[in-house]
Amino acid sequence: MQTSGSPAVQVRGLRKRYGNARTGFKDAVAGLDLDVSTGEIVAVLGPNGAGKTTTVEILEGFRDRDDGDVVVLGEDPRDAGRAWRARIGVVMQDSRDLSELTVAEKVRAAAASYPDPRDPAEVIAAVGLTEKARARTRGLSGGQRRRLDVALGIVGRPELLFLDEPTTGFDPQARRSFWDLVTGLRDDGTTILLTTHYLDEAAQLADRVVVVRDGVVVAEGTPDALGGPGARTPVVAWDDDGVRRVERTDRPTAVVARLIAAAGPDGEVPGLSVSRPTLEDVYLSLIGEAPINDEERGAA
Ligand SMILES: Nc1ncnc2c1ncn2[C@@H]1O[C@H](COP(=O)(O)OP(=O)(O)OP(=O)(O)O)[C@@H](O)[C@H]1O
Repeated sequence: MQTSGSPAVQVRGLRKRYGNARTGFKDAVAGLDLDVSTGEIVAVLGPNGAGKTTTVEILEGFRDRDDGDVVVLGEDPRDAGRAWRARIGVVMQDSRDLSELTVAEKVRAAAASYPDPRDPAEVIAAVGLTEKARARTRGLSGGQRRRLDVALGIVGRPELLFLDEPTTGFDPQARRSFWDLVTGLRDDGTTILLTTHYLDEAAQLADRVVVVRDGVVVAEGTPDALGGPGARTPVVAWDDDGVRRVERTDRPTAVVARLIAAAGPDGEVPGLSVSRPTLEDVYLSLIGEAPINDEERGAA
């Protein structure tokens, strides 16, 4: 077990290119640096095709790389053996499990292959599958199968857990229970590297968020600080003779007071709103997409 604060993952200059001379080449990962400290939850965000899964699969030892230095739990995944693999847990993006085995049989079989596994029944309960423990896995719903994937990923008591879009297909209640589970794992000392498209999930779980675009990291920080100090500056918006006006300001009260003073006799400012950009707004501007309510966010 590594001590808190030491690096669990260290990546420098990672490169991965797909394709060939006939079909053309694609730099899926194009010089990516990443650090994850022991005990941390890091969320990797990025649009489809940004290179997240490729990066994670290289860190898991499932994919070759073209260049760069990668150290995961003190070893290069390319050369690491069974003992190293027993220290990591993996929940991959695609569940391909269509087995005749029951949930309990699958989890027990997985537990048997680790030196210090968690109790299978407790793990099944933790992912909310107790009622399905005797069901064949091929009959599970998509969300239930995903929960089984999570059970299989954590039953070996991993020091480092990779979760690639773990809550895809979960209903809102299952997602909340999953967040509690992940927070509990972190409290037990598990380091977690998570990829997700859900900004609320990243805001809820992550100590640090890393944004990847076109195979490189374009921003990183705590969920509250991502994008730099100006990224969360409040926005005052109002209608001025049918024209939408926006002002980004650290003193929204003063702006509103000015607008009220300049308003008509009833003191009403048409269409007035004051808002603070969310993590989603900051993320969208970092990846070069206009925030959803761009008009209101103005110069974001
Ligand atoms: N096996 C492969 N062969 C060829 N190209 C691939 C392969 N796997 C991924 N790619 C390409 O590499 C790029 C990065 O893909 P990757 O799956 O790593 O992105 P991602 O950020 O995980 O995307 P998503 O959010 O959609 O899961 C994409 O352009 C993808 O089409």
